Amino acid sequence: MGTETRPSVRKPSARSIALAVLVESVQSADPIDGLLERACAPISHDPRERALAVELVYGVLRHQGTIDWRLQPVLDKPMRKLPRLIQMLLRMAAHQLLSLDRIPHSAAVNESVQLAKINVPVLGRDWSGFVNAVLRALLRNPEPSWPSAKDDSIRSLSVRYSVPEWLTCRWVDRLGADEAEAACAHSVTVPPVTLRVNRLKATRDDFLERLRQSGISASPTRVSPVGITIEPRGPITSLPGFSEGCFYVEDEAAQLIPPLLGVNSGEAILDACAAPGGKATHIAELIGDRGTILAVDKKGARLDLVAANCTRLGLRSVVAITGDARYRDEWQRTATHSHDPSEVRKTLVDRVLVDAPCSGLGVLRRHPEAKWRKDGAALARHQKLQLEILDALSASLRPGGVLVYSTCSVEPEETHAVIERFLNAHADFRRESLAPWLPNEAQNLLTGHGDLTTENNRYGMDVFYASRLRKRDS
Ligand SMILES: C[S@@+](CC[C@H](N)C(=O)[O-])C[C@H]1O[C@@H](n2cnc3c(N)ncnc32)[C@H](O)[C@@H]1O
Repeated sequence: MGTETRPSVRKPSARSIALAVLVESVQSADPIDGLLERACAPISHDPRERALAVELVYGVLRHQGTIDWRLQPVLDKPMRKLPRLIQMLLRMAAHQLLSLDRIPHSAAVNESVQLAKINVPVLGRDWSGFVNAVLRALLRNPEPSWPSAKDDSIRSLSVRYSVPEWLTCRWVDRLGADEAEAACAHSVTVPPVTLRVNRLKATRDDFLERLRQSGISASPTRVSPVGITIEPRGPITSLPGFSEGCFYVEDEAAQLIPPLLGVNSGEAILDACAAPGGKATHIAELIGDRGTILAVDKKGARLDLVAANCTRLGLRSVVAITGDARYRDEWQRTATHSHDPSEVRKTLVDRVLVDAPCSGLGVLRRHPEAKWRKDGAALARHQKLQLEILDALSASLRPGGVLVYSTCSVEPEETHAVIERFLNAHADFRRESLAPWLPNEAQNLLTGHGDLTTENNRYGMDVFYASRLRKRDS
């Protein structure tokens, strides 16, 4: 495989930017939305070009497994033996040829050949003839028949829905063939754009009306009482009410988590894994911005987003603190040095939210890059970190206080097993049913233990898990 790092981007176009982002997505651990946002800056003035770059990046990452299966018969060597830039260039071209009807085939092929030529200095040789030949063969070859579900159900699901085989296998074992297929299908859908209305600024009904009057198609979410699903026609920042802080972009499932804490005005609440601040800002809204939310996150750069979101939403109760949640002394010291000491020095808090770092396997439709970066071994590593965070924070909660644990994954290792292991080691905690804290429409999402799981939900939400624990009084 080639060791080239960056494709040449002489004149930024949607395709050259998408190619650069796709190559970077393999080398970087950063989420794809951030990589795209930065890379699209030179074309931000051109919404159509920007939309094409976004479509190409997400389209390739969502469907890479299927695309590779289509390309392999017209390659003379395994895809992985090609330079990374050529792999991504072929995938991007194939996505246009196979899935994007509005792009003429000639444009998709010619632009790809041009990109190969532009990148001769990076690649060390001219691949344009090869790219041209492969794409023309792809167009000529009839569509192969899908792998048979009867002969090999894992391979069949894996190819059809572009889910790595280790994950397909796990889902078939855990859920059975039908539900596994639903989970695979969910992971390649284009997610809805959902807003959470900042109810300190507007009611949902009023904001819905405002969106509709601006010509935006908008409807209330079915489960979350504060959500609106929209069909945006441009960047989110151009929506009415953005700079006034009337809303935060957040999936409906995530909107269900902060209310599970049962917060009250005036309380001290620790949000241990807070960046970019979706749940911290929601908690601030729920307490009427009266109280203190200690928003801790290990990544300082991501924590800047918490501060920026609070400023836009007009919230003052959130104190952003850089630190590792596992080391209380360390983040409390940092907080005491740089923030309001009287609040932060309080040793015990009333509520703790651990929205834990996890595999993210429930949000692959939003972060399709994750499925190509992870493997099954990651789950054990996540579990270790999740338990260490819970262990450390259990001491920060006052007797009688509430801890909510949530993940955007429902894999047993990082959900049920974490809670069971934590409860086994902490006799001073007990699990409480989430039933009283969920809207009627979500009651069917409760597990036998009273936890929340939105796996294969019928509302089109992301896949989340949550559990509520109470620390015994003294
Ligand atoms: C699921 S995300 C949190 C999303 C956030 N709660 C929200 O609603 O916007 C998990 C976060 O945990 C942070 N993280 C990972 N390890 C951590 C640790 N040891 N201590 C504190 N934060 C950590 C990551 O930087 C990431 O921002």
